[in-house]
Order: sequence, then structure tokens, then C-alpha cells
Amino acid sequence: MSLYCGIACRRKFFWCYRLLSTYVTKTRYLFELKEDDDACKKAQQTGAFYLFHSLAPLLQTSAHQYLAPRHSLLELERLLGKFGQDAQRIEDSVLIGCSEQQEAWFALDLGLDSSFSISASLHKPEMETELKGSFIELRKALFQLNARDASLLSTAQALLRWHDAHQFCSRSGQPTKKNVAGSKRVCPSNNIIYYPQMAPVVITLVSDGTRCLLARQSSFPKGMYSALAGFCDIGESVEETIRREVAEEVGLEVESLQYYASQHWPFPSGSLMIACHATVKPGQTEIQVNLRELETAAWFSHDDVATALKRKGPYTQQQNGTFPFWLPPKLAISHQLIKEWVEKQICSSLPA
Ligand SMILES: NC(=O)c1ccc[n+]([C@@H]2O[C@H](COP(=O)([O-])OP(=O)(O)OC[C@H]3O[C@@H](n4cnc5c(N)ncnc54)[C@H](O)[C@@H]3O)[C@@H](O)[C@H]2O)c1
Ligand SMILES: [Mg+2]
Repeated sequence: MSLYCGIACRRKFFWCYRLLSTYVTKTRYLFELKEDDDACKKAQQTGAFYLFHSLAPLLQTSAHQYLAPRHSLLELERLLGKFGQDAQRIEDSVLIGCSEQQEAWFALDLGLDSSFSISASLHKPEMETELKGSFIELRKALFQLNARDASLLSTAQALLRWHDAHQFCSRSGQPTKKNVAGSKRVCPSNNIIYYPQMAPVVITLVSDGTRCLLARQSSFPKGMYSALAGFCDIGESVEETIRREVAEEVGLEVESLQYYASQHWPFPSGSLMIACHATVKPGQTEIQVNLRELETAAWFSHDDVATALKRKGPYTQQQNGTFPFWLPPKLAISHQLIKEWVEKQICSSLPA
């Protein structure tokens, strides 16, 4: 090993060690806040709050991007006071993460019903003026946020929605009580604990070796195609869901599959997207679209997909009345899955 290489390796090891150490410290801190109500209350004193109104995050516009502002506990108390609300409402907030310096981050919805307030929903326009921002639907804003804010706001929205929908025990009918962090709810009458849930969804890019299969639902924006997606049924493995969904939606049998990556997805109400590549036998590629699920599905060549990946919006109607073929935005795991397929195809055609 050369001297330079030795130094470089040691440096790399040093940085890995430092990164790991910060990450572990942060993880343990968040674990403590979820387990210990007093520690979490204390963290709120120095923490920062992301605000929502009826599940729409508060955003500010900056150079074609959205920014998610954070507010201190003091600012939040002042704001609630100004709108005639009890500061106890802050107890509805949920923990969504923390900075490297252990500043805890919370999310609070000012539009949903609150057990701490009589007139629960705070007036949106007045609040927007006061906060110098707008409450914008996450679906509209997600792709114009930076990756960190997109991930934090997705987590926050899913958690706030789950708490809003789990106010009562499904066994006793009594109100449930959340812990300070919002990592669980407990029914005081029977001690049943409810934990936030998300639905697993598989997203599969089917290939026949040279082409890949993309599909459209009628609800997709015009011209957009994506990989096949489907919710896991109770009792199914990921492999079984992929085989069933591909058979159900396009009438094909999967021959082999390979896990790619996963992503939390806030729609429709918090899913874990599990992305995989799959192949079908080369001779068995005739698509039979299930029109109850899809508008259309087709095989696309490597070149068509590579061109679509480079295409930039807005995707307006062309002179012949059709819309250009385009793919989901970069942030979506379907985009990353399709991109990997394109790059793998390129690699396999490169000379060794
Ligand atoms: N992040 C991405 O890149 C990406 C790409 C494509 C799809 N998706 C997401 O994947 C999800 C699933 O795709 P799909 O619509 O094709 O699924 P799907 O093919 O399973 O069809 C949806 C139907 O499944 C049923 N269903 C079963 N369990 C459900 C549950 N827990 N929640 C809601 N419906 C349930 C409903 O009848 C619903 O109409 C979509 O909601 C979409 O947001 C994400
Ligand atoms: Mg589907």
C-alpha cells in the first residue's frame, strides 16, 4: 500500500467512524425521547416545530423551491396566544427527528381537532399572514422541496394523520392518549397500546431482458408512465405480492426478482414502497391489461426510457393532441428504479 493510499484509507476510516458516531448518538437520543415523556418535554423547550394546517405543511417560497420554516417553542406559544389558543395545544405535537446537534424537531397541526382546545381549527388565512407563508397540500409541494424537508414533512404528515385517525380505542371506544413524542397511543381503560402503522406496497419494474414494462392509471398526469405498484395483502411475502400484482395488472408471470431499495411514501396515507426488479420469460411477454386497475401498459425500449428520463417538464399537449412520454420525478423511488434499469442496461452493453 502506498503512503498516499494509507493516509487516504485512514482518513476514510476516521470519517466513517465520526459519521457513525454522530449517527449512533442521534439515534439513541431519539430513542430516549420516544421512551421518556419528561426527556421529550424538555427537548421541546429547545426544539423546533414544523407547522401544518389540516395536514398541509406551512411553506415559504424561495427561487422556485419551497422551504419549510421551523418555529421555536416560544414563537409557537406567542402565536397560539395571539389566536386565543391554550399553549397546551402543543401537546398534540409529534417528534419527527433531530439535528446533528440534537435539536429535536416536532410537527404540530393547527387545523385538526384538538382535545386541548374548544375552537380547535385556527383560521388559515390569518395564520398564513402572521407566519409569512402558506399551508400547501403536500402532494403539490413534495417535488419542490429539498430531500431532507421532503422526507421530514412526509413523516410528519403520516404521523399527524395517524394520530388524528386513532383518537379512540377500537376495543373500549374510550379516548386514547398519546405519549409526548407521539410514537404510540394508549387506551387508559385497558392499556392497549397502538403504534403508528404504514402499509407496505411493492413497486416492480418488469423487464424481458431488453425492454421494460411501464403502465398508467387514469388518475396519473397525462403522458406519465410508472412501474407497477400494489399494496401487500395480509399474509403475503414481498415476493408473493410481486407475483400476484404483476399477474393481476398485466397478466404476466414473474420468473425472477431482485430487491432494489425502499422509500417511505406519504400517499395515500403513509406507505412503505419496496422497489424490485423482476424479469419474465423472453417468450412470454404478451400483456393483458386489467382495465379495472390500469388505463394502459406497454413495453418500452431502453432508448425510449433513457430519453424520457432526461425529459424536463412542463409536459404540455403536443400539436398532434398527445402528451410526451415522461416518468415520475427524481424523488420518487419509481424514477430511481427505472434509472437503475437504464444504467444497468448501459453497463451490460459496455465492453469489458
Ligand atoms: N413513490 C413512488 O415512486 C410510487 C410509484 C407508484 C405508486 N406509488 C404509490 O403506490 C400506491 C399503491 O399503488 P396502486 O394504487 O397501484 O395499488 P394497487 O394496485 O394495490 O391498487 C389500489 C387498490 O388497492 C386496494 N388496497 C389494498 N390495500 C390498501 C391500502 N392499505 N390502502 C389503500 N388501498 C388499498 C384499494 O382497493 C385500492 O383501490 C399508490 O397509492 C401510490 O401512491 C408510489
Ligand atoms: Mg397497482
